[in-house]
Order: sequence, then C-alpha cells, then structure tokens
Amino acid sequence: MNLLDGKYVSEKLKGEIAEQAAAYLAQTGRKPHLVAVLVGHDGGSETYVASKMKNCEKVGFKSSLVRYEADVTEEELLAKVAELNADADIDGIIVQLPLPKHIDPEKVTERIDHRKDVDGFHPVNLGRMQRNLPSFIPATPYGITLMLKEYGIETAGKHCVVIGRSNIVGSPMSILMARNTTPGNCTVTICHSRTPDIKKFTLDADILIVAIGKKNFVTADMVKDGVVVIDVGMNRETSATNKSGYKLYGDVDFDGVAPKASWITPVPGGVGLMTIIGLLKNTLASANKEVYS
Ligand SMILES: NC(=O)C1=CN([C@@H]2O[C@H](COP(=O)(O)OP(=O)(O)OC[C@H]3O[C@@H](n4cnc5c(N)ncnc54)[C@H](OP(=O)(O)O)[C@@H]3O)[C@@H](O)[C@H]2O)C=CC1
Ligand SMILES: Nc1nc(=O)c2c([nH]1)NC[C@@H]1CN(c3ccc(C(=O)N[C@@H](CCC(=O)O)C(=O)O)cc3)C=[N+]21
Repeated sequence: MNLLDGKYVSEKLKGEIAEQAAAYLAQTGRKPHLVAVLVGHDGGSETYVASKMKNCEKVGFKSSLVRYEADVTEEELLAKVAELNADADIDGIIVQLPLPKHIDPEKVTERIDHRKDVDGFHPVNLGRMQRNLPSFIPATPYGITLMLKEYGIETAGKHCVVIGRSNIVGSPMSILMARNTTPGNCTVTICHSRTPDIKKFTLDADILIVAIGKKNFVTADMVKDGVVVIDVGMNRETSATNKSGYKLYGDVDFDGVAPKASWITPVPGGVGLMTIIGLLKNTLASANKEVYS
C-alpha cells in the first residue's frame, strides 16, 4: 500500500502558488483576493473557512470573510453577492455550503458572477468543464486530479467507480474522470443511494472515489486487490481525547481497505487539504484572467 499524501502534495503546491502570487503582486501591485461568505455557525464550515483564510494568507493572497447569522434573509444574501460581483478588487467569491433551509443554494450559486465563481459551482462553469473548455473546476474534484497527477497514477482505460452524485463532489468528479484528459479517459460508473448492490460495482473498480458522508461505508470485502482509493468523506465525531474536541473519519474503513489498495488517501491528511489547493489555484487563475479574459 502507498499513501496519497495530501499533506506533502499540498505543501509542495502551496510553494508554487506562493511564487506565482509574488510574481502577480510584482506585476500588478495587488494580491489575488478571495472573499468567503459564511452563514450561521456550523462547526465544520467554521473550520474549513478558517483554514481557507489561513492558507490564503500563507501564499500571499488577500482574503476577506463576510459573516451572517443563520436568520439572514435570502434577499440580503443575494444583495451582498451582487455587491461582491461588482467590486473590481475581488477575484473570487465562495459562499460556504450548506446554507440554512430558507435560502435556496441554487439561486445563490447562479447569482455569483461565473467569472468569480472559484468554487466552480455555477452552471456556466459546469457546462464548460463538461465540454473541456477553460472553466473553474470545483475545488475538491480539482484537488483530486492534482493528487493523481502528482503521483503519476495511470487512469486511461481504467474503470473508475464514483459513489455519490452531489453537485460539489460526485457529479463533477465523474465528468472529469470520463473526459478525454489526463487524468481521465476512464470508464465511469456512478453509484448513489438508489443503487442496489453497490458491492457488485466496487469489486470491479480500478479507481474508487467515495463521497457520501457515511463513516466506514467501504469495507475490505467490497474492493479488489490493487485498487486506488480516494476517500472524500469528512465525518466528524466528538472526541474527548482529541484536543480539537472532535475526530474525523472518512467514508472508507482505512485499516481494513489499505492492505488491499495500491494507493489510498488518509482522512484527515488527504483530499481535504487538496480541496484548499484547488480553491487557491482557481483564485490565482481568476486574478490572472486565465479562464475568462
Ligand atoms: N474533503 C473535502 O474536501 C470535502 C469533503 N466532503 C465530504 O464528502 C462527503 C460527501 O459530501 P457531499 O457530496 O457534499 O454530500 P451530499 O450529502 O450532498 O451527497 C451525498 C451523496 O452520497 C449518496 N449517498 C448517500 N448515502 C448513500 C449510500 N448509503 N449508498 C450510496 N450512496 C449514498 C447520495 O445519494 P442521493 O443523491 O441518492 O441522495 C448523494 O449523491 C461528506 O462527508 C462531506 O463532508 C464534501 C466536500 C469537500
Ligand atoms: N462553497 C463551498 N465550497 C467548499 O469547498 C466546501 C463547502 N462549500 N462546504 C463544505 C465542503 C467541505 N470542504 C472541506 C475543505 C477543507 C477540508 C480540510 O482542510 N480537511 C483537513 C482537516 C480538517 C480538520 O482537521 O477539521 C484534512 O482533511 O486533513 C475539508 C473539507 C470544503 N467544502
């Protein structure tokens, strides 16, 4: 078993991003600027947004946080998005999900200017990605492709099974793996909650990408020898022994599956750290007008 080490790869890529941000500053006199909008006080969202901000500072970006209480109205949030869209000093906007039930995430996502949509959730970016045109690619799938590239994992001609079909992970991931790109050129199967007998598919997977949010869902009996396993799951459980007060579990039973895998991502220390890299790269690309001129 070999580890797909998100800590190592993310630190390496952060170094490259920092150099490019310094060059951008020298050329333009400004830093790439990411704005995160956070609604409410969800524990996970607080942690991830704090980590995004901290990493922005580390690579020499400017970052701003716009906070609202959970009772903010949809109108108020949409008005803020319009204001951020119009602000020439802002390169990237993310609205952290999930949002409270009274706010329609589709509406908010579509209201973000697609040229500043560094999450890559806007239908314009999704459509352009599917067509292989320049676009912002959703940060988690983007981070996973960077990881596969870094370790030179062969994907062409392989059977890639993706479990989960969300807008932010499973669905864009399945598109990327089926595209005529590297990584890509896989035969892709998408499984979800209405798939009977998921094991039938996972047992045939050369590459298995799991994004469902169920602790230890994938067990050793469900995979074949030599499989490449990408565990996207982030399941938080309170823990008295951890100094953060919680412990993270993936969707894969790591201890059981790792001995059969050729490559596997740990949780934490895997995909989560690469997600941040995807976001930073999109923000820099936006500042450099690499996707939309
Ligand atoms: N590491 C990272 O950077 C990130 C991690 N995450 C984590 O990844 C996980 C998934 O996130 P996200 O995609 O947003 O989740 P969603 O809840 O939006 O989607 C979950 C998907 O999994 C499917 N699913 C749920 N239960 C089962 C089951 N028993 N069998 C098969 N399929 C099932 C659902 O099917 P259906 O469509 O039929 O409901 C759905 O498509 C979470 O743990 C989340 O915290 C998310 C984003 C980034
Ligand atoms: N608009 C939007 N964009 C997102 O990109 C987005 C979102 N909403 N909602 C929630 C998910 C989740 N997500 C993660 C980011 C970083 C880690 C991360 O850094 N994880 C670390 C550890 C984190 C910890 O210790 O708690 C790791 O895996 O090692 C995880 C998950 C982004 N998401």
